[in-house]
Amino acid sequence: MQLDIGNALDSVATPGVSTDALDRLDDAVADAHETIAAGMSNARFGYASLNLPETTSAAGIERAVDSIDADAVLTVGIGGSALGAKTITAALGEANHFLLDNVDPEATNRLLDALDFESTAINVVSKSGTTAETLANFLVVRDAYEAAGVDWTERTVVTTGESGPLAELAAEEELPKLAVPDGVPGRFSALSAVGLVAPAILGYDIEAVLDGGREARDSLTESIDDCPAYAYGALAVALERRGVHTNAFMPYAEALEPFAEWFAQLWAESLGKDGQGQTPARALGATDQHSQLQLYRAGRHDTMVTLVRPTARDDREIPAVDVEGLAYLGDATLGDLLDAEFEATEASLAAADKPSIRVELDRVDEHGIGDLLVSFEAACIMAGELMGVETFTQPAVEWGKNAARGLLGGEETAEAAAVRDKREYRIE
Ligand SMILES: O=P(O)(O)OC[C@H]1O[C@H](O)[C@H](O)[C@@H](O)[C@@H]1O
Repeated sequence: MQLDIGNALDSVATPGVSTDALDRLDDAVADAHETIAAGMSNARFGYASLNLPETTSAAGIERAVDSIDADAVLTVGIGGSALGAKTITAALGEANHFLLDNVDPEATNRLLDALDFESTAINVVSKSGTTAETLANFLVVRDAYEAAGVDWTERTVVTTGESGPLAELAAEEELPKLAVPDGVPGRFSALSAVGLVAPAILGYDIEAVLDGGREARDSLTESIDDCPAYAYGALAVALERRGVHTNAFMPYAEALEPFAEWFAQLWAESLGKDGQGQTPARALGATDQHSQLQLYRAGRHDTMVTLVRPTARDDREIPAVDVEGLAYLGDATLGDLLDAEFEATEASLAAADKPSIRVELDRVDEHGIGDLLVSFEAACIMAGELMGVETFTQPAVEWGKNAARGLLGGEETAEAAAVRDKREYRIE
């Protein structure tokens, strides 16, 4: 991953970061790097995530899914237990990866009505093994396979912790079971079985994904001058301190649209703490140039735009046409047009004094997505260190989980009581 932070400097943007501030930031980054490196070598909770490119065995995952013969995969999980797999397969252009990462009955009915169960493997993922949405969806899916006379036990892989209800279900049915690695929070687990089972079943080179992750991990050095991942995290924090509370993440590649979704969870759940944290906004280039860009250029000076693009991609010529006003398209490809739009958007933000950061990867492929995932995890961990927050916990999310469980199960939790105490002021 490469970075260009020129348009986040105070000579371009308001707010922006001065070169003096960058020097001061560099000292803080060096200290934080020491903490991160020590955390990695002691495999401390959270920091162990950055070791996954080394500790995950691609061969082990491939062995576990070897008996499964499928053309499609249905992943049942939510949050960090779904978005890694979705991000990786989308980056690889896979159309046959389906997800149940919500409990909307209408969407579930539609998806299950359309699936060919015979050729679809079930990939159930839950670190805790207790998440209501995932367990409910798994029970629904099993039931649908049974109703169609298809043996789900022959095509199901479970990834979960040592114990818990999902581990028990897997043991009861003797399903292949992979572990969520120790010390790795869900949103940092893409480069483990959590994110790699689906692409492995679909026949992708998951070792190459890990390879990309290794490259990112090896590029973590103590100075932002030669570490793009840390530079991104540090710049985002410096901008947030100067009032940049929104981070609009805008890849110029459809295959990276789910990456923006994955980034949103990573950034929000890791850094939204103690009254701090940037709000991640999801955008797609060039499509959202024709909608959200109005706000990012002409709205408040509280947003940075992260512009992401591959520097190489497959391309397609735009056919020439003999119509005045369209001649300029004639010599171009769709890729040329997308690149021109990328650069035009970047310049248009700078002309409006709005900060942006350019992120480039060589190509959206196995290696590229592995690199991006680990680079942004490292960026997030660096940001968390600089902000002084507990990057690897999510107490605010747990509150809602407890409330829902209390309401459904009739348990008397404080959270469920708070839901019942809701103040009403209806307007009909
Ligand atoms: O993997 P699970 O235990 O099922 O958890 C799935 C998701 O649930 C929670 O809401 C957490 O906040 C997420 O970080 C997690 O990824």
